[in-house]
Amino acid sequence: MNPAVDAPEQARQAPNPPLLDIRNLQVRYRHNPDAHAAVHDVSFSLRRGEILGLVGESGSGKSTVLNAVLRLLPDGCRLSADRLEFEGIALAEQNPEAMRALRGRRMALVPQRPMTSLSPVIPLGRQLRRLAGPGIDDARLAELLRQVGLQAVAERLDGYSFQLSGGQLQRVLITVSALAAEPDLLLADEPTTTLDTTVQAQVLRLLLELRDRLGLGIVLVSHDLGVIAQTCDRVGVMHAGRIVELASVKDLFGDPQHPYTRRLLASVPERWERGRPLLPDTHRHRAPLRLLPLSPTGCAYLQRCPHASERCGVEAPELRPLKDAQVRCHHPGHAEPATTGKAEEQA
Ligand SMILES: Nc1ncnc2c1ncn2[C@@H]1O[C@H](COP(=O)(O)OP(=O)(O)OP(=O)(O)O)[C@@H](O)[C@H]1O
Repeated sequence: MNPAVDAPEQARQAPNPPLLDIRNLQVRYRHNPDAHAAVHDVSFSLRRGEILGLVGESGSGKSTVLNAVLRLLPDGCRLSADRLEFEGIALAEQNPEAMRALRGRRMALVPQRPMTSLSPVIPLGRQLRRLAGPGIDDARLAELLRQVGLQAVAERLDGYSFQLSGGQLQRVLITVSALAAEPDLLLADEPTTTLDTTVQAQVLRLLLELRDRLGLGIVLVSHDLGVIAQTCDRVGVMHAGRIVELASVKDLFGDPQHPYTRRLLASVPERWERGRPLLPDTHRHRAPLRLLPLSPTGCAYLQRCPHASERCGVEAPELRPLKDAQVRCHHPGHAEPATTGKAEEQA
């Protein structure tokens, strides 16, 4: 059976599948197979026209999820999933040729560092034509760039990438990936990290405009809760390779349920009050938690959690529905500990 031939057939057989459907995704890097999986039991789906944010601290597995979808994980990496489907196409079953055909055409990646994505010695137009695919010449490229307000770049396609600012280059890459190739799914990995706030806003506006115009589904990875709040419909909060909370932007920011989500929100500088610790639960609650039985089968957030119980030490919580969200916690919805917290009272 040739998966490259069978992919469209699989898609036809699945009636109105979500654009992206992921169930129980696990990824383990080769260099350390006995350690915790880099991604563990990640499940979410994405509809057309929807923007899903993935947020979490460095190393929580956000980029690994995107690379698993694109099948761009390094050799020897172990990937398994109960389901890893793009429009009903089982991605894990596609051969490299079929994946190459999907990437860049139907699924596009917006890179974190636009400057390193293009060569500084090859004219911009030539590189963008290659990225955009067959049938796109300089005139069409210039037209697309003008459509999103990048007139100056449209007139300089014979120039070089280093002649553009980081923000211009990121908008050029997003425009060419989305408008020229017309993918169905855009995976954006920290697309605004290297940009200042004004330029960041331009890039986010462009993403929203393209979503509205083309009905793209977008997965947006970001450390920045402000970016997530301005752009996304739903958010998955990642910790230690797991999604610990999956909720609408409104619910997540208005009524966070997982202690880690609460900690993330509390660490946003705008919410920081003078005299209040930036990460309230990291140090304050360490002393009583040492009394808990530690077990590799327990909750991955145990050591840092102000609400951890004996159960959390022995039984890993599953992602379960709670109100309109899904939460991976035995004790969801606890209020943020007061400045004189449990740790101090018990110490
Ligand atoms: N190529 C690799 N080989 C081995 N381990 C890796 C590799 N890439 C990532 N990891 C490990 O996998 C885990 C998840 O990394 P990942 O880059 O997905 O996290 P992230 O949330 O995207 O982090 P960041 O926000 O810093 O990009 C980390 O422990 C990381 O060290």
